[in-house]
Order: sequence, then structure tokens, then C-alpha cells
Amino acid sequence: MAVTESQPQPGATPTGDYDFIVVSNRLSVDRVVVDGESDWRRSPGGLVTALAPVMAQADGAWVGWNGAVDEPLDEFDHSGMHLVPVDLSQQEVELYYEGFANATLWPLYHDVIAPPEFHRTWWDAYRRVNRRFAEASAKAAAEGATVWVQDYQLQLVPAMLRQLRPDLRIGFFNHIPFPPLEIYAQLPWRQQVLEGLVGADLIGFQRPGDAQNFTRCVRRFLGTASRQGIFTVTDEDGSERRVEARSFPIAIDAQHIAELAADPDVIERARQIRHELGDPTTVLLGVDRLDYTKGIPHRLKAFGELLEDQRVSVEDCTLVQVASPSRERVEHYKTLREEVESTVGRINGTFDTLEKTAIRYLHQSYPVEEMVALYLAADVLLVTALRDGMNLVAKEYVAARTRNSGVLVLSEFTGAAEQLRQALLVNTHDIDGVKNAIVRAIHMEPREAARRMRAMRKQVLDHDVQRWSTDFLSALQEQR
Ligand SMILES: O=P(O)(O)OC[C@H]1O[C@H](O[C@H]2O[C@H](CO)[C@@H](O)[C@H](O)[C@H]2O)[C@H](O)[C@@H](O)[C@@H]1O
Ligand SMILES: O=c1ccn([C@@H]2O[C@H](COP(=O)(O)OP(=O)(O)O)[C@@H](O)[C@H]2O)c(=O)[nH]1
Repeated sequence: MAVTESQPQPGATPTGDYDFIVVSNRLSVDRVVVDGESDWRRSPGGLVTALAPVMAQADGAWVGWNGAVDEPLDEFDHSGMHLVPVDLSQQEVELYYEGFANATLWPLYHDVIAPPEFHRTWWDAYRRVNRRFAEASAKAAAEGATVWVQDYQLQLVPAMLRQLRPDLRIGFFNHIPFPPLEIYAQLPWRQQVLEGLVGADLIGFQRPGDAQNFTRCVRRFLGTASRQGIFTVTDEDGSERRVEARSFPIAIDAQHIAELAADPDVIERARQIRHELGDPTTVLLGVDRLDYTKGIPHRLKAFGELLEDQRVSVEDCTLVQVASPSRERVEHYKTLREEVESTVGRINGTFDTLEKTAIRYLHQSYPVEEMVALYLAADVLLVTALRDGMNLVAKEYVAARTRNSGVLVLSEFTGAAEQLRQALLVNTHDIDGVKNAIVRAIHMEPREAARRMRAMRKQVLDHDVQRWSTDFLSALQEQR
């Protein structure tokens, strides 16, 4: 299978020192400037949550963007991990990250909730930046190393890397959904992206349905037949290679979350949070990046209507909504923020009393200890995504509920819904259905809640993130 550009010759790249490499758009930490001083802050999102504990235990290197603009940095160690920064210019952040990754691929792969934009200049930047990641990985990898490429920002890296370093074993994991053929077909560069991906030996997805969508696209747009997710591709040198696509649902460091939930300081903080909220009978919680895929407006609409219908009241029920800042320069994210903030203002303006508030809205990012305190303080977690690769927040809530109390209301359109079957599953578009699920959650008998939570906790604790990475990497070793 041909890769579309002319490439450096194999063997021209010197080999590096690392036998295991993870490559992702972001490193575990972002470069930030606080009071004129440069510092590191944990990167946002579930990809880093999942990979940080894996990398902390692995003897390897993590190749990724350092979050800064036009600031080339040397390799360094942080929190027990060896980090290899890839530099991006201001223009590349705009064209590759905000543009092709987050205004073309992200909406296309999430059910076109927002219309994707197709611009050739964005695609050119995507190719250029993917090449830089491939070169940085090739440079860091020892002879015969395993390289695990992550997510939609880097779909061309597997084939580019294989061309530079045919000796490597290459895995790819897609953290977001892979769309149905009928939607994927819109992408003007649909063939090149698939050619990039099949450079990997093993391609992992969150759900079996994502792997099936991908396999169908490969069959249609690359003309490669497959059997049960396994297909044979022919590389540029004429040699044949076996490639497999299958699902490996991502997980969390469940033990760590459960340990934090048992920490007396965290328990005390949870008590304090409820107290600061006025000790309501019920605390509802939503935690999301401020992203249009997360269904925050639908959740607010359902809650606002419940207040209006007097099925809940501010006297005894508060919704805490953490909406952590995300991709703030991308147009759809700006519009979403305005919509969410005006809705919160309208609901609070209508229903608040001098003592009580309907919605406590927090446009902030919190450390994991505070997240776990929030999970402990919440009687009900609301996850109402319109489409979500996994949603680790749902799994974290379950892991934190060490006493088997609490109810999870979970959108059917998350990867997590395939594993957390005992949640109250909702179709986010069905506002009446969401309202009924919230009321049912508020009034659920403790015995029923405990039965459901126990089953979900078993799932989450039995399938932790170390198991996820071991499953993927063992399957990768078995390839060829
Ligand atoms: O890096 P950003 O642009 O700030 O975005 C943060 C991350 O968002 C996405 O997370 C996904 O991965 C999670 C873990 O597998 C999954 O639970 C969630 O459903 C996904 O949306 C994105 O895929 C990451 O690349 C970003 O780093
Ligand atoms: O203020 C916050 C908000 C979120 N998170 C973490 O961000 C991750 C979000 O992952 P998820 O898979 O739910 O969604 P994503 O943001 O990756 O789409 C979870 O580990 C959260 O605990 C956090 O640490 N602080």
C-alpha cells in the first residue's frame, strides 16, 4: 500500500535508546507561564489520565507536544516519566491542532454534531506535523522497539514511521469514535488517512462498532478485504503484512481513585463541599471539558425544566457543573461557552433564592483529589454526551463510590455505556427521558442503588488501565 509523499530512505534515521515509546499529541504536562514564571501543569483530558499511570510504570519515553507555542525544549524527566517534546509553531497550532484535528476530524468523527470544515491548508499542516512526530519517534526508538501511537491527531504517523523505521513494532489506539462509512466518506483525504493508519500492526478502538466502521472503510476506500478485523496490506517494498483492528475499551487507575476516596482529607473535603453548597438533600454533578460533544446544554435544559415543573426544587437539590476550559480559540467552543453560560445565568436568575442556588457552574480545572471529593459529594453523576469515545469521568465516579451509594445517569452514546450496563442509560436527545432518569436517580432506593453500583464497581476495578495496556501490548507482540 503506497504512502502518498516522497520519504526519506529507510535506515537514514539513527536509532535511539528507548524500547517502548508512546506518541500522543499532548505530553502529560503542558508548559504554562504563571506570574511571569514558566511552569508545568497537568494536561487536560482523559487520554493523559489513562496513559500517565501506564507510563509511570513503564521504562519508556513519551513523545508529544509540550503545550507551548514556538518554544523548542530539550527532553526532560517529569513525575517519573521521560518526556520528549515536539515543538509546534503558532501557525501549526492554528492549522493542525485547532484546524484539522479539532475543526475537521473531531466533528466528523463525533457524528457531525457540528459541521466539519475541510481546508487544504489545514491538511497540509496535519501532514507536516505528523511527519515531525514520526521523525521524533524514529529518533527516540531503539532497534526493534515498540511504538504506540495515540489518537486522531496522529493518524498518519504509523505509515510515516514504518517508512523511516521498518524494524519497529507499531500500535495505534483511537480514543474517539471511528465514524460510519457514510460519514467518513465526506473526508477529502479519506484514503490517505486510512493508508496512514494501516502502517500500524494493530489498530485499537474503544468499541467493537468503531473497529467495524474502520474495517468497512478500509475495504471500501483501500480495496483491502478483511476477515474478522484482520487484513493483509502490501508495503512499498512489496512485502505483505498482517494488520488487525479490534476494540480495547480504555480504563482508569481504579485502585488509585478508590484509595483517594478512602483518604480522610478527601472525605473531609467532600463533607465541606456539601456544606458550602448549603447541605442540600441531593447533589447532582456534571464534569466535562466544555465541549459540544458532551451534551451540557441538554443536561441544563432537562434540569431547568425539572425546576420549572416543580419536580425538583432549589431548596433541596443543586447541580454542580464543572466545565473545564477546552480548545478555547475554536469557533464552536466559543459559541458553546456563550450558550452554556447564558443558560446557567437564566436558570439561576429564575430559580435561585438568597441562600440556595440551582446550578453551581465552575469554568475551571481541578486536580484529581478535588475531583474525587466532588465524586464523593455527589449523589448522582450526570453524563449526557451526544457522542463520546469512552468518558472516563463515569468510570472514576464509580471507582470513588466505595460505599456502593450514588447513581450514575449515563448517555447511551458513550463508550462507557457498553461496560457500565447498570447505570441509568439515557438517550440524551430525549429530554423527557433524561428528566425521568434524573428523578428516578434522586429517589432510587438505597438497595437498588447499591446493587447497581456494586456491579459497576466490579467491572471498573477488574478492568483497570494497566490491564488495558497489557491487553493491547500483548496483542501487538503477537502480531506478525
Ligand atoms: O488535548 P485536548 O484537545 O485538550 O483534548 C483533551 C483530550 O480529549 C479527548 O479525550 C478522549 O480520550 C479519552 C480517553 O480515552 C476518552 O474517554 C474520551 O471519550 C475522548 O474524547 C481526545 O481524544 C484526546 O486526544 C485529548 O487529549
Ligand atoms: O477539572 C477537571 C476536569 C476533568 N478532569 C479529568 O479529565 C478527564 C476527562 O476524561 P474523559 O474521558 O471523561 O473526557 P475527555 O475530556 O477526555 O473527553 C478525567 O480523568 C477527569 O477526572 C480533571 O482532572 N479535572
